[in-house]
Amino acid sequence: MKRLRTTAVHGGRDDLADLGVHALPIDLSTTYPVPDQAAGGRALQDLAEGAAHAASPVYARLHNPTVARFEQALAALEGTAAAVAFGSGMAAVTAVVQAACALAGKPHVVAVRPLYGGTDHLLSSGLLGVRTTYATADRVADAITPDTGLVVVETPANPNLDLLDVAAVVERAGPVPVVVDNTFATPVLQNPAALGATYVLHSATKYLGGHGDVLGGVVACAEERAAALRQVRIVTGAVLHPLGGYLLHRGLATLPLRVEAAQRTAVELARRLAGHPGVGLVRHPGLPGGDPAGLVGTQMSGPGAVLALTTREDPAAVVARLRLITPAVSLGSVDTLVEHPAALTHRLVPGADREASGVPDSLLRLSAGLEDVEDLWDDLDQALSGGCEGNYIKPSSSRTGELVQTG
Ligand code: MET
Repeated sequence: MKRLRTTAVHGGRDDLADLGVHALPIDLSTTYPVPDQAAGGRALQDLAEGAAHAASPVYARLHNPTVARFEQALAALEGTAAAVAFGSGMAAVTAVVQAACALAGKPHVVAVRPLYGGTDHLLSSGLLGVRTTYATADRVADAITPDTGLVVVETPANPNLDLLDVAAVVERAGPVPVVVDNTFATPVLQNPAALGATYVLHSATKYLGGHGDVLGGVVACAEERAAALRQVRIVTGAVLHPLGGYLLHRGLATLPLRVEAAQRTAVELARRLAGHPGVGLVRHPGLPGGDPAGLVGTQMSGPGAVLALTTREDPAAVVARLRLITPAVSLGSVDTLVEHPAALTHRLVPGADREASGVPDSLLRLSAGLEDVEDLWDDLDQALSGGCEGNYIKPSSSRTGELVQTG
């Protein structure tokens, strides 16, 4: 078992030297010549029953070697036997619910808010034929019924950075499988499977890809669970495109470096924001009070690179004044992204439910990128200071040496 940074670079590449190639091969085939019809049929049967691979991939909806390489690498990072990739994070959530609830004949879900708004909406909508009970993390056991197929949690939570104790939730869930959305932490900071989670889910679009140019989802789990997820993926066609598999696999190599650098920036921005007169409260697990249960340093190796804040002024007005930071949903990209959850990512969650789960309408979410922290601070400071530059000497060419007062 190699260390994290080594696994990030070498995972899923064991056979490249034998193939005589250095970069990851991309297989764009939609169909594959079968040796003969009977052998092709056996391969199709194996894959349809959930096998990780077969004598022939048969058809790209059943299996793709480029995507399988990414899955192998991600599983190694999460410490699971297998992983199954999907065309988006929401496709991954859907497949987990279908496998744990529909396939198992248990149509009840227990979920802890807040969750990413899309997940919340999917679970609340009834679209997948499940009914959902929302519970606080300490009341999960009370919410479980004989037909509960799945417990859904996310830590750190999107968008307010609430943390929950995964091992404690797993214990309260008893025999019911628990899915942990690990998108914010990434395998660099947290391995929920080691804490007993059945499924570890990522919107791969975020940190795993890391450059804002690939949409995907992935679930790390035991082989038996992966087989059911593959069955669902084949039947529903929720596949990841091989070019996406390639980009996500390439992204893994720099994942530890990107997460560590962005995290350092988030820690510094959170500290400065907490003292800014234009800011109400700041949520980040690295701040005093941001981790009441003491999970950073135990469950998580670091506080992560996403933070949230409330502003004294209309949050939309503050965002509109930003010049460097990108006003966009998503997170985990090389550039710093900011968005207003009540307007965007969590728009489909009823306002009262958002408020009750610690997501006020005034909250902004910020995902630290890889820019120089001083440039990010300059941008935030001027936006939070009503468009006037803050109380600092801004060392730009147009304002060299000029002390600009807060408006
Ligand atoms: C369309 S909302 C964007 C999705 C993404 N999961 C986010 O939290 O930013």
